[in-house]
Amino acid sequence: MHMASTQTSRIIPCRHTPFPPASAKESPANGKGWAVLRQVGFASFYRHNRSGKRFSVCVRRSYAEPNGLDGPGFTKKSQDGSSSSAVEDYQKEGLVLGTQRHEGPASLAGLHLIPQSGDAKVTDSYTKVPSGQEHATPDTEENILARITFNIIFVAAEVAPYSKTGGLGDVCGSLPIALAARGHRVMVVSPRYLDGGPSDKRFANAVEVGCPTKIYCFGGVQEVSFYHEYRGGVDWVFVDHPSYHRPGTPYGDVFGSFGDNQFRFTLLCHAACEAPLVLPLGGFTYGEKCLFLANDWHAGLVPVLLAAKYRPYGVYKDARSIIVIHNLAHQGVEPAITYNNLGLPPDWYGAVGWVFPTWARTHALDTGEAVNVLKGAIVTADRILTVSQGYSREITTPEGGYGLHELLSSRKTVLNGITNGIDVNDWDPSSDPHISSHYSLIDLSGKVLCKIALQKELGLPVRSDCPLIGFIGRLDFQKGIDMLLSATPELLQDDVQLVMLGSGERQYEDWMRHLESLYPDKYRGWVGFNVPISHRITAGCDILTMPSRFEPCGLNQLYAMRYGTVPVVHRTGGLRDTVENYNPYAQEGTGEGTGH
Ligand SMILES: Nc1ncnc2c1ncn2[C@@H]1O[C@H](COP(=O)(O)OP(=O)(O)O[C@H]2O[C@H](CO)[C@@H](O)[C@H](O)[C@H]2O)[C@@H](O)[C@H]1O
Repeated sequence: MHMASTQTSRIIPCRHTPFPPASAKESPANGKGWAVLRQVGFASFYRHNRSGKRFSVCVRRSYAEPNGLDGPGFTKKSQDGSSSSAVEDYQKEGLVLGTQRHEGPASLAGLHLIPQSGDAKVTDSYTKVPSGQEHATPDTEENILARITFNIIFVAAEVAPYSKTGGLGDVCGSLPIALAARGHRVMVVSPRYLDGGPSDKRFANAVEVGCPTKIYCFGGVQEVSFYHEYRGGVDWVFVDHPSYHRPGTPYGDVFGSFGDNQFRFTLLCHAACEAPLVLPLGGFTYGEKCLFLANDWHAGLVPVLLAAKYRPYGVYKDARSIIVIHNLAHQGVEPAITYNNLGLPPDWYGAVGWVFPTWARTHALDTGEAVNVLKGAIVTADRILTVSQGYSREITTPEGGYGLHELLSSRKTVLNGITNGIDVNDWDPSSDPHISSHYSLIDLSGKVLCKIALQKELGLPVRSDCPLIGFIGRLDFQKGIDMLLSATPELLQDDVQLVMLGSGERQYEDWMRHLESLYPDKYRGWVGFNVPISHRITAGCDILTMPSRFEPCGLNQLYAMRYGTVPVVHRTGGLRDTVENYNPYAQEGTGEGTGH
């Protein structure tokens, strides 16, 4: 009884701008100000809110069908065989999830979980204000967004400043704080990495919550515990397990990737699904009405678990999930036989099962069958998000889709991109503690002092007139590092200096050391991961180069633009979206643009 009534109450109100889309047709059948907008996958209906604006409401069929919604008209059959409009029934039974949309078919700006009873039903959530104050604030988009709050659960393999190897850590360390400042209740779940060294201090303020939790996977039972720190308005939750205690990065060490990463991140995902249910943070659990933001494949099992392990038993029925793709090149692929390790029901193999194309198989008897965690997330998440709009388009092409382009194309209606932001406090040339002189974009005089200080620190000739070019990043095929290294001898024919900071593939680290020995007066290759140096390079260089083969968003070009450093980038993904090519002839010859 309870299950049936909740399943039919999944209505997603969304606001489209501009109204009405050309395809909208008024439907005489539905009455009450509703009109059928679209009926593929989601059915959308128009209605009027109290202020007379038109909103659209989407009914998700997959939830509706078990209760008798049977066709494009969404007619619901009652037990006595009579039919009624599904919308009318939903109006009676209440709304659960509201979405706020920008222009375009799949651009989701927000979600709102709405009580299932009372006056909130059917009425779009944006207009719900305390009684008697209905007209206190106008329904501007800003006001509407300010009133929508969620329980948001970030799940990520790395979170700065606790753990970071690249941009994933940056985003998952700063975006939660920005969302909490907007009034959302935000929890971040990540592993508690310890290596016995000084970096363990980063977790010093996280205290054990005391909710040991059993996780059934890999043919046995594992116990994890949770540590918690409340900082910046965010609940930082760290999953503790012996497999997170070892030297190296979150993913591997000098010998390569850890062989048990599937195990370590399976644990993370199970623990992240339990955390909102069991952890009494600030006295209260987050409960079931959550919006999960699963970041990259490491968190990709979260939407699969919600669909396969929880919802069939009535848990998390009102939760929603978004898989955020920061890098499609990594998908969490393991042999098909490892499926039984994941703690999923046997009949859910199809969600994560993956078959490689013939050309990618290793021998004649190789069937190409594999388990692909990111693929599982793509087919089970409510929304798919990438970190720039350009990248969201690129991943639907054979060149950018890493084998998943057809699947992603088939999910285009729920695929979108939102360009990453940056932490403007952490990256601020007027207060950056890592740089020698502070400056602002209005007064750049401190920048030249930063350049001189950097040249001194690197042992390069101190010359303010010589262009200083920088590179910061993981030494990885993605970053076009091989192209930059092979072009370096030619580049250094000119009167320029080049400094590169990075760690990653051994061959590139050796290549950087070799170039430094060949060009001691012009080139420095800093092998390692060093955050203060990355700030000093960003401030001290004239140009920051990013020759990435593909770049889902890229953060260094954003930091560079904030520090008055000209980004010179490959026109791809987020780089293309964020760097405006300089045109010296624009604005009556004064020029326009931010980079090249
Ligand atoms: N050796 C080193 N020492 C110090 N700091 C270093 C460093 N190497 C890298 N960093 C820092 O790590 C971050 C890297 O950011 P990128 O956006 O280039 O990330 P990455 O490719 O890892 O992330 C993926 O996720 C991010 C976030 O969504 C996307 O922007 C990106 O396109 C996608 O590939 C920057 O803060 C950079 O300064």
